[in-house]
Amino acid sequence: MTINRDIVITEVALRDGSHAIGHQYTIEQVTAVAKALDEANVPYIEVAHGDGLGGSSQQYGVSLTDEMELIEAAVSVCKKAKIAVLLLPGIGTMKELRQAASIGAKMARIATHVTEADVAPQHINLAKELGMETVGFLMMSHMVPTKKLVEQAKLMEKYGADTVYVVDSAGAFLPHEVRERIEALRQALDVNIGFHGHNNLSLAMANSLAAIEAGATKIDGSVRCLGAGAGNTQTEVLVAVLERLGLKSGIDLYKMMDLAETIVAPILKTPQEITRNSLVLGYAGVYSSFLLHSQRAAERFNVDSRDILIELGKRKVIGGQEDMILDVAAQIAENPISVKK
Ligand SMILES: CC[C@H](O)CC(=O)C(=O)O
Ligand SMILES: [Mn+2]
Repeated sequence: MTINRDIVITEVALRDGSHAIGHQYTIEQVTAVAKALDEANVPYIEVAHGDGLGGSSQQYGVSLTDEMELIEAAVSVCKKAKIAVLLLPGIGTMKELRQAASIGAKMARIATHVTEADVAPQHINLAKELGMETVGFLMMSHMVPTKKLVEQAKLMEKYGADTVYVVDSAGAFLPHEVRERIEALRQALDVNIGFHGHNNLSLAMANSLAAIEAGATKIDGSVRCLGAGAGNTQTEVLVAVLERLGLKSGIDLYKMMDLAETIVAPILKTPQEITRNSLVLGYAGVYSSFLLHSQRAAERFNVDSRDILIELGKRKVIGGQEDMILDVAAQIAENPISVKK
């Protein structure tokens, strides 16, 4: 039976949430979460290393469990939900994409920095050849004006993406900024528009609603906010809010609440909240996945992690430049004055 949905939610806790737990997911955890999400009628569940396929490394964090085993585990327990994977060209390769498709992944989300859509066409093509649904995922969208974002989104559409996402990787957008961008994309593109938010400024829900009002039909959520930084738009809350708005997500609210409480909450060492560090991510416009790396660097060099984040924001550091976190921490330790506000 096909479920009627006005808004299609992709649940990202088993991928974005991997950042929050240092990429330590076990097969048992992924199996339990994916099975419960499937039973709650969640349509898409993303599973991979936090930095996408192939992310397990010293630079990004070594996974406890091979992501292909996690994907297989999720596929094996999902009767209706489709498993999505994220791939950042250069971190993940064609080989991993083929492997993920061969074990049952049905959606490929090809993620690039917002100005670098032109590295995506080969991966989008391959995903299509493999029969996967395709998403162009424009990370750190807050870093460019709307005109540039539209230009890059049009490239993703031209390469064959079925959906183009505005990705607020830093949780830095304000609702009116999201509205302006989604409206512009809606006017310029024929494909679906999606939004992926982070809650560092406590605006993930408001931004998701602004995106929906402006025409987005695909929204990412993470159950119990299990995502990088302060996490993403909280899925079970989004389901409730959509119901109040008279919009169908097709997801069973009680089952979503129950799995959040009984299966996902115990995975978290501490509840996801807006700490001073995650707040600074949003304030300074820094990648949410930099949170734990910066905290570790701050401890190692005995400096304030907020100073590291503010400096990274000033330098407009982007994904793939995680090594800069240590450089900045070392510079602050050596010469605090050089990087002060
Ligand atoms: C490093 C990949 C990143 O976590 C993708 C994503 O979810 C985002 O940019 O917000
Ligand atoms: Mn994210």
